[in-house]
Amino acid sequence: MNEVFLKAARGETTPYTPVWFMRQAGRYQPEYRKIRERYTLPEIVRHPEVTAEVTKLPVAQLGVDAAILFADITTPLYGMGFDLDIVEGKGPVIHNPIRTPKDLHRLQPFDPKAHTPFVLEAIRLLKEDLEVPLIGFAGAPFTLASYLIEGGPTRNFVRVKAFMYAEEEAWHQLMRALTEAMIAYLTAQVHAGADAVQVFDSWVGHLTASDYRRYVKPHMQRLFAGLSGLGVPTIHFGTRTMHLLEEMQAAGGQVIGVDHTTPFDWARARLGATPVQGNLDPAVLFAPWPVVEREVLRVLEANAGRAGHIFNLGHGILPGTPVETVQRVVAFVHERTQR
Ligand SMILES: Cc1c2[nH]c(c1CCC(=O)O)Cc1[nH]c(c(CCC(=O)O)c1C)Cc1[nH]c(c(CCC(=O)O)c1C)Cc1[nH]c(c(C)c1CCC(=O)O)C2
Repeated sequence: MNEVFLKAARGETTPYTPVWFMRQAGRYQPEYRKIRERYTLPEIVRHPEVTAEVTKLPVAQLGVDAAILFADITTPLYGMGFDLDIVEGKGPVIHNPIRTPKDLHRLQPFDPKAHTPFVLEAIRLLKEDLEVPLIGFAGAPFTLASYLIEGGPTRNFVRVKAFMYAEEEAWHQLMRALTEAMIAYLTAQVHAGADAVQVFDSWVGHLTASDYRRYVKPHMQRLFAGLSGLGVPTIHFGTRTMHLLEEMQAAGGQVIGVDHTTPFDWARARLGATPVQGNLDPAVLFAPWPVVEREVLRVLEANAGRAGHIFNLGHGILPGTPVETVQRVVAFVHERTQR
């Protein structure tokens, strides 16, 4: 197996900087769109052989140094008592959201083997022939809670924050339940063969640092403590987290994911020896090649040759991104970072 990604995640020196992309399997690929004509996203996830095929698409097409299991952060929520759909161009919509503390009675304990056997089977299938490490993943409790309380995507996070402030005890109860569920889910993924795991706290950057410390951080500490015995690298990712980066680092994760709104050299200076992942703006992939090259070099120069850099975008690949540009970025990073 190509170990470059795992070495960088452990902060070790690598022959070149490894690359993978969040949402590297998705609608920007004609091959994925073709599969999506036959299956919805939850249907893909429920068919391990289709999941394996979709997960492998970008590895063959782009030459990336890691695969990420194809699933969604909402995948475990069905088993926890929620009725939801993923609406194209919008995101997850929960038909029975949590609006009052009484709604917490609906929360079912999550059992990975009973509720997501297809995910574990897909990992086992992938491990048979994948030549790069496989990243498992889960949503972080705050990001999951934001969907469960808002009922879907939101711009201002008013409902989730109102619940958090007004119903602090119920909030912590919900966060504890989600934390334990995600520990069980990620543990099962690693036991099935995942070589690393990423925790997506995509929307946590909408909180102030003091709210993060009070309402989220203890749960993230518990989450990463619960993963610490697994022996695989853990990646802790969020967007718009410049003000939270050190709090997130203290909460846990061997690697900190940095989005494109945080200057990479600043993140490097703040985080010390902790390995980092990021942080090209996904929109740059729509630019003419000389601009893409300039921006990729900017990230590499901000890293200044230090070990423990995993090249990625600041957030997921957007639909409509030219596949050819993504391929060129992988080759360019590999070539420019040879040592
Ligand atoms: C917030 C979040 C979600 N899902 C996820 C997050 C955290 C990462 C992030 O911050 O982007 C995580 C996720 N979702 C998906 C993956 C697959 C692995 C990969 O990165 O390649 C991963 C890691 C598949 C997917 N999940 C989804 C798609 C869209 C494509 C489709 O409908 O086929 C994919 C490839 C649907 C989804 N699911 C979600 C959203 C916002 C959307 C997009 C809705 C849209 O724009 O149509 C919730």
